[in-house]
Amino acid sequence: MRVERTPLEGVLLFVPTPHHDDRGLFTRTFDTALAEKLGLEPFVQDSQSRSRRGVIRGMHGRTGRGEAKLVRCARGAVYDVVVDARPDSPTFGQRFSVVLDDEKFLSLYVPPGMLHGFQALSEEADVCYRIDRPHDPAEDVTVRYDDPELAIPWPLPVTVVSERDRTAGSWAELRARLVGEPYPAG
Ligand SMILES: Cc1cn([C@H]2C[C@H](O)[C@@H](COP(=O)(O)OP(=O)(O)O[C@H]3O[C@@H](C)C(=O)[C@@H](O)[C@H]3O)O2)c(=O)[nH]c1=O
Repeated sequence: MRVERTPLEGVLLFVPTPHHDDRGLFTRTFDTALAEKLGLEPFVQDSQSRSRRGVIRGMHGRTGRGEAKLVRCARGAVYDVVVDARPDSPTFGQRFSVVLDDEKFLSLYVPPGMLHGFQALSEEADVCYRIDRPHDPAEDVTVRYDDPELAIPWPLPVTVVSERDRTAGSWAELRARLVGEPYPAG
């Protein structure tokens, strides 16, 4: 498995080598030794969600120390997006997107302090992700998936989003809070 950097500091892509034969395929999906070598905190929770085509989940973050995530698509395909919400980062406010699917089996490492979301591109898509702190809904942060400033180019028409995501605040609002400025400005 090799590791590729992305334009966002600390956001990494793990690229495995799937082996195909008459039975189907085999792929490695995680390598603890490699994660340790990169200095990643150990993961403590492994989760899976299933989404129908067009569904968007996001954009989700976490207050305080935040949480690191390792995201992959075990079935189907998703358009996956991260936004840098670390005020001290040179790429603060920028986004990176990548298709995760069940052919290349890329895993995206998302460090603490980012917003994360995805749209299901296949009829159904199973997303599996590890996090390095147990889930705590009291620390949920949500920003609109259709925020005008973020302007994420979701590939498909949006079918279903959760109540939480539909009623989320704007990136401008969260950004003001992160950098300690009043919102609305002035
Ligand atoms: C995320 C999570 C949810 N839940 C519960 C809460 C709720 O009843 C149900 C669905 O939760 P949500 O609507 O928050 O699920 P979802 O919208 O899929 O949330 C996920 O979105 C993607 C984009 C991420 O990056 C994840 O970190 C996570 O925020 O599952 C847990 O019990 N443990 C968990 O770790």
